[in-house]
Amino acid sequence: KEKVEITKEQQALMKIITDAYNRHQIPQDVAKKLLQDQYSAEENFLLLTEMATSQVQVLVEFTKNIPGFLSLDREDQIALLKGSAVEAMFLRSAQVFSRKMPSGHTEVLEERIRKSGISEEFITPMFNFYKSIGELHMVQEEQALLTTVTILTPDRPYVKDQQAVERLQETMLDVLRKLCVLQHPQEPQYFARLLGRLTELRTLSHYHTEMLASWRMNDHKFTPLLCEIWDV
Ligand SMILES: Cc1ccccc1NC(=O)[C@H](C1CCCCC1)n1c(-c2ccc(Cl)cc2)nc2cc(F)c(F)cc21
Repeated sequence: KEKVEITKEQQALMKIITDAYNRHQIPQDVAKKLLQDQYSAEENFLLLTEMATSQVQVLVEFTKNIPGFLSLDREDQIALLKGSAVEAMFLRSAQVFSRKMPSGHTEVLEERIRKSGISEEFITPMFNFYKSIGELHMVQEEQALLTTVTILTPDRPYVKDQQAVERLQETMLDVLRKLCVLQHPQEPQYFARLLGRLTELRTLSHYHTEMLASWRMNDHKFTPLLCEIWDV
């Protein structure tokens, strides 16, 4: 049984990333809003575009705290942000949905999201992903590192120096792997399951353009930033 040990440097890296991840979260809590009131499809769509726009802004701030990210080629930094923004949004949504809530709240939240305006065909794959993330019971360090690993995906479109991104991602994957072994000793497959979620996340994110276009309302308006990031 090999002794898994997180080094001092890895400990420091994990602290930087987890603190930044917790600092750069969206101020207003959308789950609370959705639990308070039922909104029309138009109001929900506006709420989504506002949430997604501010989420991109906090994502940019968060990446500035990933050691090594600012040393990457400038255009590659943009390519990584653009390439991971939708996945980061769904990952964040899944983490919000999986948060421990007073009994009955998750069911209400699920109902509100089902009725928010999203077309039927996307509801099941989206909630399957949310529930599979919930089953992992990730600690906040794992959530922060998983988002970081998602951002540092070397094979995003237009990334020129993929090796440089790969080296950074591998550094993060090594810490995440050790953390998983230490946090979930009974589950040697936990790390592999965690990475398997990233495949599900990428698949779900492929639908996002259709999910938005099929939102049950006419005339979908987006912010300029979302037009940039969401290819809409
Ligand atoms: C939570 C967050 C943080 C940052 C950025 C975005 C968001 N996401 C949102 O605001 C939207 C709202 C928006 C308002 C309508 C209902 C869903 N949202 C989505 C979602 C559904 C479909 C698509 Cl296409 C995208 C996202 N899944 C959610 C799960 C949750 F538990 C939750 F509380 C909100 C969730």
